Amino acid sequence: MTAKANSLSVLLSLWQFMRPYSKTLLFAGLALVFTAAITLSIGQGVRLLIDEGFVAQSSDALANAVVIIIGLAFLMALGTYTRFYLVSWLGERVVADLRKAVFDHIITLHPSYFETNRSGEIMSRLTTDTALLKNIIGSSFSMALRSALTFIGALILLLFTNLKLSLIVLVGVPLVLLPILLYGRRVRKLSKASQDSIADVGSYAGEIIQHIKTVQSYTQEPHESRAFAREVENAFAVAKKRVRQRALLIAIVILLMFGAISGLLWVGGNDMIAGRMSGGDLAAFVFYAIMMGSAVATISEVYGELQRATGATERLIDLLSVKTLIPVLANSKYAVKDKTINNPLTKGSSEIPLLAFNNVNFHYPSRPDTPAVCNLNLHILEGQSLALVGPSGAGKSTLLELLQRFYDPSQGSITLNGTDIRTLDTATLRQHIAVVPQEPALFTENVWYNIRYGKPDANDGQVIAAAKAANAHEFIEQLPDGYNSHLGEQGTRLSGGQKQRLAIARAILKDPKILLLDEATSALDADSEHRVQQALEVLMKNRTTIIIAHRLATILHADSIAVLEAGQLVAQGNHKALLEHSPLYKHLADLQFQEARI
Ligand SMILES: Nc1ncnc2c1ncn2[C@@H]1O[C@H](COP(=O)(O)OP(=O)(O)OP(=O)(O)O)[C@@H](O)[C@H]1O
Repeated sequence: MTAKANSLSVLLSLWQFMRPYSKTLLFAGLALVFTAAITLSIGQGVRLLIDEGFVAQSSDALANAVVIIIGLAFLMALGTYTRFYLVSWLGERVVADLRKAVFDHIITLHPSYFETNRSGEIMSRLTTDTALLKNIIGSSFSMALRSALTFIGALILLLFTNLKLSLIVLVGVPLVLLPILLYGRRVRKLSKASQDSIADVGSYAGEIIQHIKTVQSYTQEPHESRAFAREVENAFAVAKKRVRQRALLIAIVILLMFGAISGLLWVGGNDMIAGRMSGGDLAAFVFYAIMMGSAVATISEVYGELQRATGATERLIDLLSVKTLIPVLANSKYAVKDKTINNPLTKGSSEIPLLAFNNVNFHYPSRPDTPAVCNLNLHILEGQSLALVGPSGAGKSTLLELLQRFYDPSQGSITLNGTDIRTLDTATLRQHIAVVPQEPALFTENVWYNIRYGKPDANDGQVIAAAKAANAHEFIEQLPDGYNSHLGEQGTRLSGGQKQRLAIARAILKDPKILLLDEATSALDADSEHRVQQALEVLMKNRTTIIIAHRLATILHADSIAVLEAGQLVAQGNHKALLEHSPLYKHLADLQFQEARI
C-alpha cells in the first residue's frame, strides 16, 4: 500500500514538468477518450453486421453495416493519429525539459558532490532514466489510460447486453488482476537494481576509457576486460531475473484471459443455441470481453514499465532535490544588507588586505577527521604576489579551492577586501578570479572557443592579443587550421607547455583582479619553460597573485612566501628571512637550488 502510494506520489512529482503543457495534455486526453469511444462502438457495428446483415440475409443492411464500420475506422484512425502525435510530442518535450533542468541543476552543485557520486552514474540519470520516462509519458501512460477507459466502457456495455455473462467476466477479471499486482512489486524492485547495474557498467567503462593510456602501458587490458565482463554479467543477471518475472507475468495473464474467454463462449454459445440471445449479441459480447481482456493485458504490461519509471523518476527527483552547499546567490545565513558590499572591489583600500584567511579551519567532507587547513591566518595586499610553498599534501591547493568557494571553511572566514566571501554572489566572486591550473582543462572545441572561455564576448582581435601576450600565437598559427583547429578531447593534441600557454591566454583575456596559479611541476623543456615563464610575467603584472610555487624564480621574486605544513602556516616572509628562520623552508629551498644546479 505504501509502495503504491509512494509510486503515485513519485509519478505525481513529474506533474510539475507536464503542467506547462496542460493544453496539449487536454487535447491528447480528448483524442484518447474519442478513440476509446469509437473503438467501443465498433462492437455495435459488428452486432449490426451479423444480426442485420448475415442473419437477416439483407445485402442492403450488410452494406450499411460495412459503411458504418469503415466510417468508424476512419474516425478512429483520425483520433489515433491526433492522440499518438500529441502524446509522443509531450513525451519528447517533457523529457527535453527534464534533461535541461537536471543538467542545469548538476552544474550548480558543490564539487564535493562529484567526489562521492561517480560521473557515469550521473550521466546515466541524464540519459537512461530520462529515456525511460520518455517512453512512459510518450506511450505507456497513454496506453494504460486508453486501456482503463476501454475496460470501463466495455464493462458498461457488457452489463447492458447480458448480465449473466457479465458476471462471469467480472469474476474472471480479478483472477487476471491478482498476479499482476503480486508480481508488479517484485518487478519494480528488480528494475531499480537493473537500472543501477547498467549505470555501474557505464561508469566503469567511462573510467577505463579516461585512463586508457595507463591501462595500456601497464598492459592491464586482460584484467580490465575481465573486470568489465564481471560488471556486465552482473547487470545481465539482474536483468535476467527481471525479464523472467515479466515473462511469467505475461504468460499467466494470457492463460487466464483465454481461459475466461473460452468459458464465456461456452456459456454464451449455449444461450444462443437455446435462442436466449442473438448471434450479433454474442459476437459483440465476445468483442467487448476480448477488449476488456486485452485492456487488462496491456495494463499488466505497462504496469511493469510504470514501476520502472517510478524508479527512474525517483532517482531524477532525488538528484534534483540535492541542495548545493555553495549557493550561487548570497547565502542568506551570512547575507549582508549593504548592496555595495556585493562588489567589494569597488571600495578598494590600501589598509585592508585584498584577501585574508582569518582563523580558517577546514576538512574535506569525505575526511571529517583529517583537517586539511588548521587555524590559518594569511593576508595579501592588493597588487602583491604571495608564493605558497610546502611539502606535498600541505594544503596549498586546498587554499586555492577555498578562495574560489568550491568549499566553505568549517571555521573562520575568508575575506575579499574585508567582506566575507560567503556573503557574495559566487559569480561575482569568481568573476574577479582566474586560475591557471597545473593541468589546464581544455574543451573539445577549437582554439577560439578555448581562449574565449575566459570572456565569451571577446572579439577575435582581443583573443589574438591575449594569445600573443601568452606566447601562444606562434604555435597556434602553426596548427593545421590555426585558431580554428580543434583540440581533441581534453586538448590531447597539444604539448604540456602549449596547454599551459592557452590557459594563460584564457586568463589574460578574462583580465581578473586576482590570479591563482598552480605552477606546472611536470618538466617542461627549457625553451617551453622560458616561454611559459614570460607569459606568466605578463599575466601577473598589476595583479594580486597567489602562486603554488615550484620554480625558484617565482619564489625569489614573490613579495611574500608562506610556508605550509600539514595545513598550518609555519612561517612567512621573504626568501632571505625564511632561509634564516625556517628550517622547513631552508630544506625546500636547498632542494630547489640543487635542482637548479643540475
Ligand atoms: N577532494 C579531496 N577530498 C579529500 N581530501 C582531499 C581532497 N583534496 C585534497 N585532500 C587532502 O587534503 C590535504 C591537502 O591537500 P592539497 O591538495 O591541498 O595539498 P598540496 O599542498 O596542494 O599538495 P601537492 O603539492 O602535492 O599538490 C591532503 O592530505 C590531501 O590528501
